[in-house]
Amino acid sequence: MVKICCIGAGYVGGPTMAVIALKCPSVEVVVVDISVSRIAAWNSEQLPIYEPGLDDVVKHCRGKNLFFSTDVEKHVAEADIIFVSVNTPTKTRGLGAGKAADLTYWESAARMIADVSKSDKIVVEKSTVPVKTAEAIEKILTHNSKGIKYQILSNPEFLAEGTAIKDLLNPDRVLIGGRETPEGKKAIEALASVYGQWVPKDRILATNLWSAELSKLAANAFLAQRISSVNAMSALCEATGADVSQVAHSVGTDSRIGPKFLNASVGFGGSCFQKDILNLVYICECNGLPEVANYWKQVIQINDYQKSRFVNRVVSSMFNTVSGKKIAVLGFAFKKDTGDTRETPAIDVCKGLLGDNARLSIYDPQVNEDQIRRDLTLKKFDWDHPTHLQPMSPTSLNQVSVVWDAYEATKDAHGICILTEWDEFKTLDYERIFENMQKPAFVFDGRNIVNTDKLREIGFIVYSIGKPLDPWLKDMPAVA
Ligand SMILES: NC(=O)c1ccc[n+]([C@@H]2O[C@H](COP(=O)([O-])OP(=O)(O)OC[C@H]3O[C@@H](n4cnc5c(N)ncnc54)[C@H](O)[C@@H]3O)[C@@H](O)[C@H]2O)c1
Ligand SMILES: O=c1ccn([C@@H]2O[C@H](COP(=O)(O)OP(=O)(O)O[C@H]3O[C@H](CO)[C@@H](O)[C@H](O)[C@H]3O)[C@@H](O)[C@H]2O)c(=O)[nH]1
Repeated sequence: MVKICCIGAGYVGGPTMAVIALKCPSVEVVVVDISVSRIAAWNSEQLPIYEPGLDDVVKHCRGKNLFFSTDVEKHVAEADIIFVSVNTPTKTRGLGAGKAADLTYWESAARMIADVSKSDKIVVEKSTVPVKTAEAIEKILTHNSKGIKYQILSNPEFLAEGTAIKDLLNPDRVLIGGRETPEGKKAIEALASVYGQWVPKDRILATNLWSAELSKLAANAFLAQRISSVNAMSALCEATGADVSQVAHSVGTDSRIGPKFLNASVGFGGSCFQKDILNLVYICECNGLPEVANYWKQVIQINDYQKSRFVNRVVSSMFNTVSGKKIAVLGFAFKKDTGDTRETPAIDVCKGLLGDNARLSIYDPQVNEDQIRRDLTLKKFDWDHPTHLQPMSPTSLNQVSVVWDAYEATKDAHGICILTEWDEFKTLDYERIFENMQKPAFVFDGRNIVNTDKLREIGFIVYSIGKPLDPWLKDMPAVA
């Protein structure tokens, strides 16, 4: 029986290994982690992450050919194929701080593999890493090899949160990079035969190691660039009276461009886009390509601009001050159908409003109070470390309350900011909400999900990203 061990039981390791176990009943899959609480949660009824369909897959396989354990060394020693799916945060200090990937967790996993291995291994990079990381790992492993042979493969993950199970069951492609030697090709084949149990052959792409590593960063950069492009257009739409949804639709019907990832928003969030682009920027700089680095940096700059532009709109619309005013924040997750808040635009928007002394009442159907308070007090990039290594006891935020109902959040509020596109926000009883708010009552829709005309009929002053402006807002330019 082939034995797979995955180091890192997070958003990638957990779902990916669960699907491999589901589709390959003859493979034993063990997911290991240094976080005791995470592993306990994977072994409980309440899984540590919310992902549609994940519960069913885990319950189907757990205890049969899928196991979660903190006994990292034992399972690594026993495995034939080891996936490494640990955190690769942005460095916060030293060389490359604020840009480069911090490979501390990666390196410690690699050293541990070298320490405990007694048989030949295929080591698979699942984490998103800088180009040429495989070479560094190879060096660590071979310099400590005790005669054991290692093949390193790059197999980046393209799943998106909220659709992880769907993406894993039916991926656009599975990318496997390896050495172009007979041993390297054999290792690629071994991993391809695992995915081949359910992924059509023509969707399994084999490349060299560096192409696979770079393709992951490139794919995220291209996706994020589309969002920044449409968000840049949204500012111009507001200035000219064009409607960003109409522009995006017209542009996206060109088959060379395509319709996906053209939704204007308050900004992209999530654990990957910003981190991976910063990483790409740093690699370009290290390779003497400042022009290329600056090109990609601009994608992040527009994203930051979009978030601060939104805050400025809120403040300027409300007579240039939100001091002491109650603002309801609907949605905190970085997108719908996930409880994940990593790099969510809600953090920057809330911090911006708190900076202007607003009182916030926050509601998200999947994010709890503790998480929101941590997010609003953690330092930039600190979130991307194993939970038990993050700073404890965040300072209290008196101006923030977290409630479990949109009606409670909006009661007596002066304005509403919609920051996540949860379906339930589309069907709220906005007449009831309007009745219970201070007047004039404002809605700032950062996701373009509400029916602007209907809300205006009710009496709201409505701002929707990239849409023709309410006459009220036209007279109040949002200058930083
Ligand atoms: N989240 C996504 O949607 C996504 C998608 C594609 C790629 N990625 C990449 O995959 C990697 C993992 O991301 P994630 O979202 O799953 O992170 P995560 O923080 O959810 O999970 C990482 C896990 O690794 C564990 N860990 C860290 N060091 C360890 C060690 N030495 N031994 C054992 N366990 C260790 C942590 O405790 C944590 O549970 C990152 O490189 C990320 O960029 C993420
Ligand atoms: O038209 C769009 C599409 C997305 N977003 C926002 O962009 C962010 C990222 O969304 P999405 O890409 O759907 O989620 P992620 O889970 O971050 O997935 C991305 O990042 C992963 C980690 O690398 C990759 O594996 C995926 O392929 C890639 O889509 C979210 O805040 C979305 O709200 C927009 O604002 N407009």
